[in-house]
Amino acid sequence: MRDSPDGAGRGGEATAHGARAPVPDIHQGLADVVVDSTAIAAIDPATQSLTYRGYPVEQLARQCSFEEVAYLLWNAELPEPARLHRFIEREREHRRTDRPVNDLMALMPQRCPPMDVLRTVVGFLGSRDPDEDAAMVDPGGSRDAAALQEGRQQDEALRLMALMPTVVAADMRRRRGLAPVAPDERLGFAANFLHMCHGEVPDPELARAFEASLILYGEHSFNASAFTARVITSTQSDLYSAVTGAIGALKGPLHGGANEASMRNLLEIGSRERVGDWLRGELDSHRKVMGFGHRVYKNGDSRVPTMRAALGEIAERRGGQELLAVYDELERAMADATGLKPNVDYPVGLSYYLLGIDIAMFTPIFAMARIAGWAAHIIEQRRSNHLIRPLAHYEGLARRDVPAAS
Ligand SMILES: CC(=O)SCCNC(=O)CCNC(=O)[C@H](O)C(C)(C)COP(=O)(O)OP(=O)(O)OC[C@H]1O[C@@H](n2cnc3c(N)ncnc32)[C@H](O)[C@@H]1OP(=O)(O)O
Ligand SMILES: O=C([O-])CC(=O)C(=O)O
Repeated sequence: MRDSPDGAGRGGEATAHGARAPVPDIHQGLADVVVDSTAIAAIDPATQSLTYRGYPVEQLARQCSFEEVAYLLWNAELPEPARLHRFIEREREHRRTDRPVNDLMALMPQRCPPMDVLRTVVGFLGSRDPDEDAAMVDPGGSRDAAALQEGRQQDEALRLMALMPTVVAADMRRRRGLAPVAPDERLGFAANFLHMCHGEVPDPELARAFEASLILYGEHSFNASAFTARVITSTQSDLYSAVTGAIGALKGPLHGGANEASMRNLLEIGSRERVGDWLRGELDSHRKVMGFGHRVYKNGDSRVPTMRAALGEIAERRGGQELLAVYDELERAMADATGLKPNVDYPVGLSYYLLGIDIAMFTPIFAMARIAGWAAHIIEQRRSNHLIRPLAHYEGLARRDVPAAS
């Protein structure tokens, strides 16, 4: 059945006469609703598979750099060496923040969530980007204009992708009372981020494990933040507005914020022996255990095996065996008690913790990886745009008249 137009038509008329409108099929949370097509990523929950532009994500995580995957998401093909070289060069050129951005960050209170800093900086960058207005111009059906616009959007996205790690790392150091570390143009996207966090070139194996997390975080079809970006883009708004909104959507603990919450849980539990009592307490209080469950995967998240292997490597090098035992026990106890499996945020949380990253920075790191997917969605939405505007079933008060003034 079609939804009734909100507050009008069948629904409005019925309520106006005091009777309740018949309730149409309502898809709260848009669960199981297919709202559009996409050629970016495919999720198959039955086989626990996730592909980006046809390539299995576990192969991309093993064989590619994050930069190659971002290029793939935006261009539908893996780059040839010369194109990759140029892409990497441009990414490295745009990593440095300038004085106004540094000043803006210094104005943000230390106790505000780092996602708020990132969201504010991205919004600010939008107001200064020379291509922003151009990107908003409707190409009006001309192929050349559309191609030009798409090129500009990719440039904007690349500049944002280059800057976000610098902002996140500087914000982490600021909260620790440390000066920022300048980006190192000799290092790739992942290794440079760890370098900017800790002030030293990372162990290549650890940098590789971290890079795998960025690739796994890069894109996930019509998730809440990508959909937010698409809704904003559908009004012909600009890329920065779409990304700012997407950061806001990602921040919540039911989405990206779960990586931080799940790490806090592991620390609160503290030891393997306490897992059972802790979990009973959570479930008896009807609290959700962050890092478990998923809207699409009901049988396990396709990214978890790859990320669990990366976590194992990190724990081996960084000595996290006790926390890893708590991690494994909680996973086992959750499966026993609820049947729920971990989602990607669960192994990522502990991985980042063992890499010496502050918990409050976990979701901003998710954002600096997901910019790759968001930009792909923004470009795809623009290519065949329809204003996104669903309907609602009105269930408020019946029509009535404003009392006459006394
Ligand atoms: C990268 C990502 O964004 S992955 C997702 C990250 N988010 C989290 O880890 C947050 C914790 N998980 C959740 O809240 C959910 O599993 C979601 C929001 C991710 C998906 O949930 P949905 O498909 O909408 O299912 P919903 O939230 O309705 O849950 C269905 C049932 O399972 C229960 N449930 C789902 N997840 C959990 C959980 N993590 N802990 C405990 N119970 C849970 C719900 O309480 C509900 O039980 P009920 O039917 O008795 O009320
Ligand atoms: O797809 C979702 O709903 C959430 C998710 O796993 C992601 O965005 O990576």
